[in-house]
Amino acid sequence: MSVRLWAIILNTVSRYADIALPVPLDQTFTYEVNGVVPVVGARVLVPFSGQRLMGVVMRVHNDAPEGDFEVKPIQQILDDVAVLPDELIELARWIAQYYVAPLGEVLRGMLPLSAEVKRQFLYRITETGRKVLYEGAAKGASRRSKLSPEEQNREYAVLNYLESGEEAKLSALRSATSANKALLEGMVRKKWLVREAVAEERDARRLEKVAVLVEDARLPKLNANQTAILAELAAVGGRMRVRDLKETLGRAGVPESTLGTLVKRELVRVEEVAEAFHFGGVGSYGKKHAHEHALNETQMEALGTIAAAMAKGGFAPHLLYGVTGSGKTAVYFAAMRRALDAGRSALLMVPEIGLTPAMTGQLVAAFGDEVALLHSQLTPDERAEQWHRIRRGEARVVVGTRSAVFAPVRELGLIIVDEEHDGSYKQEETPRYHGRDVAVMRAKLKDAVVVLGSATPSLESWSNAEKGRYARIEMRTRVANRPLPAVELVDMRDEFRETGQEQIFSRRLIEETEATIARGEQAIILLNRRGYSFVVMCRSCGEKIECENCAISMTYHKPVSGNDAIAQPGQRLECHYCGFRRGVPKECPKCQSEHLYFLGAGSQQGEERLQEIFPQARIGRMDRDTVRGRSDMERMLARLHAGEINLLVGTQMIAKGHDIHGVTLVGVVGADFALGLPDFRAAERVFQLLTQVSGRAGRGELPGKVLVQTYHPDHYAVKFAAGHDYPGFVAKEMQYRRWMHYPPFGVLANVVVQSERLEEATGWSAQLGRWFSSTRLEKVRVLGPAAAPISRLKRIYRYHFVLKGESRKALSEALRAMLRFADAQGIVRRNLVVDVDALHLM
Ligand SMILES: Nc1ncnc2c1ncn2[C@@H]1O[C@H](COP(=O)(O)OP(=O)(O)OP(=O)(O)O)[C@@H](O)[C@H]1O
Ligand SMILES: [Zn+2]
Repeated sequence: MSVRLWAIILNTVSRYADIALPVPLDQTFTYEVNGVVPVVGARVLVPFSGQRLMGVVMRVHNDAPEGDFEVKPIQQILDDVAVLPDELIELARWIAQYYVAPLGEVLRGMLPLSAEVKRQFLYRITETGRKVLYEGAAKGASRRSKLSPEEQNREYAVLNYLESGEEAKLSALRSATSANKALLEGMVRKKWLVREAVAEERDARRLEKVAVLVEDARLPKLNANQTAILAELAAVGGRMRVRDLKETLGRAGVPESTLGTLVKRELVRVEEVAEAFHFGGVGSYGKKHAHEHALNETQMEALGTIAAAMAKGGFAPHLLYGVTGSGKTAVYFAAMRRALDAGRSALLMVPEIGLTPAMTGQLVAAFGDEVALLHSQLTPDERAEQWHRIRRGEARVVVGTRSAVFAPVRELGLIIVDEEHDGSYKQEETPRYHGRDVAVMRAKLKDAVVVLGSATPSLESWSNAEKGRYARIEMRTRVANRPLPAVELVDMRDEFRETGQEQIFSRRLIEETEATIARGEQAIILLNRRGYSFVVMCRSCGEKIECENCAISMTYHKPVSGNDAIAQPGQRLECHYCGFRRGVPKECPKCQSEHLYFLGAGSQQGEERLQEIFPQARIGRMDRDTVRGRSDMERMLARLHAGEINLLVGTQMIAKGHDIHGVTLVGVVGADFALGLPDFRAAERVFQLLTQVSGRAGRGELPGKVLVQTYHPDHYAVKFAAGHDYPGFVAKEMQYRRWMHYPPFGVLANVVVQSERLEEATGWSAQLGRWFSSTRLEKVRVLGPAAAPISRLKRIYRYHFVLKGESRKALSEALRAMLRFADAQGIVRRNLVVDVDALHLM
């Protein structure tokens, strides 16, 4: 008998399937097979506490579940082949284990296919509902009801419509009875109706419209709106998604119909492209692309090491430590090309695609339609489409942010993690995985080569290299013998003594900026807080105005005058954690004094001051208020590359991998503020930020200079950054970590106990605290409970524990034991956040 037939027979006898569901419970759930046996790795729909959920089949078997409960049948099988390859299921199991996360929640993050399953609500009448209908018909509208007679009539219309007992869709009810969702939900609460959520599969493929500037078109007379569109398109290299373009136009007040006019006049054409795939314009600006340079000796050596590992085969992790401007990108591209030539695929991970559009442009130029992009700005449809292209093997170069590590790449040969130190690789919700570490694990499961690249490697990766777990590749010089910029520290305590004034910008920085602009060069200034002032304080009682939902100072945003291309709301206080906004009070909410004052300069204030000091400068600002998406970023970078902006102020966004050759001066304002935060990674973060932002200077023909304004000129993070001395910094920082048993010495987890009710948060954390102190945990030290540094966030009170383990195994076991105890005590799992390898203890 053939193997296949056997498989069919064996399958037909399987009566049960274990399904991983996206719920915060550390287990799979057993369902009865309903006719066809699903394959492991397929998606199914199953009933789960009144809803239909999509889950992934983990096992099919014949072991009747123990215990006294009804095993429900699977409702629908969505795939007849495994939607996730074995390799990814194995990776999911590892993540669930390592990060102490529910498997179903891990799998949900791996499957970007929600677009294919549309949720629908179905309503059905209940017995109670029928009774109400008949009684109501006899008595008429009730005066005791809180609802108006019209609303009551609408309710009867709904009951009437559903009387036959058949289910009806929300949309059908809405058009038949003009009931809205709120009314129907009210009826569900009264138990007149039941609601069921169902999922329907649909086709994810979709075309997207892209506006393309028609080249060589003769320009007739244009009105201002038409010119605005053409300028917008030209600024981003001639192509833009119609969707993005419309959004930008909307903000600038240009009517959408103008685009139609331009199409009619054959100045713009609209193309349909199969997916989010129309870059290519950005990134060149007359410079050579990374892949067009002949590699220099250092780059060749780095490539040689990676290529040799690929040729040899097998798992081979590398740390590529290359200073800013050493030409790492060209090495990545060359290595990816080698992988393709060997018939394998390559995955390139980047922190945030929107922030480095140049990278995407260069990739498309180098690899054409072999590239697939995965990032957070894709719509669900686009993401699903990219996912399928990768799965079918049509796209062998995959570029994406954190979750791209789950791309169903075939024949994976190489993974590159660019800026491996970047905090955005850590997911700050369940499953709280670190994309870089998962990348290493994925390479291991697949016998692939992985390269972690950075000018400021994380201490974890550096330590792995020191221990010989990762091979280290170094690129210690910039390309073309360009020097690293000279860094000068400006002691702001002296500045205050000498000038008697608290100023945002020191005299040195003003002087150098002026000279830079006068020479026709460009300057960028980092002011790492957005908004105008980040503290509003009362002079009489000392109270700071805090967010209503969070224990966080509110930031003052000034209204924007003039017709800024990006319309901004008016004067307000805003919480940067939960987004809560309020007007600016006239008096202190606590003591009613009128003497409120505004402290701490953000980027908005920085820009205003620079405008006063340098009225002639062409100033641009880059922060979350002015750059919301990729197209904003592209436009801003295009203006920088073209020299249209010669003075840029912004938050850490300006420090991210940009390669703008005209920038010769970098100023840093207030970045050492973060040294005072209660976080063991504070020094590392400040060092990284200073080094990365300094690295933006002097990347072209002319050498660069950096001025760092600081109140901590003697702090080692500041001093080593000024000396471009990464090894020196690491040596010192490692000492501190060793003393304090912080990573990379031992392993760490942060456990947050949270609740909207203060007494629950305190009660539960006390309960867990008692359990920790009465339980002998091997090789794990527990700190806490303590109020979390941010003690209230989005209306939720937060207490926390920090667990430091001598080994991974000891830490995992302690966490699991704690969760079992919490479960037995009735502490709901959602109220406990377990963050393994936490980046923040805030
Ligand atoms: N062999 C080469 N000769 C000359 N220029 C080169 C060479 N290789 C790369 N470049 C150019 O050097 C510049 C810096 O390269 P790249 O952006 O890759 O640096 P990087 O190492 O990624 O730096 P960072 O860490 O700051 O992002 C780019 O403009 C790139 O085009
Ligand atoms: Zn808030």
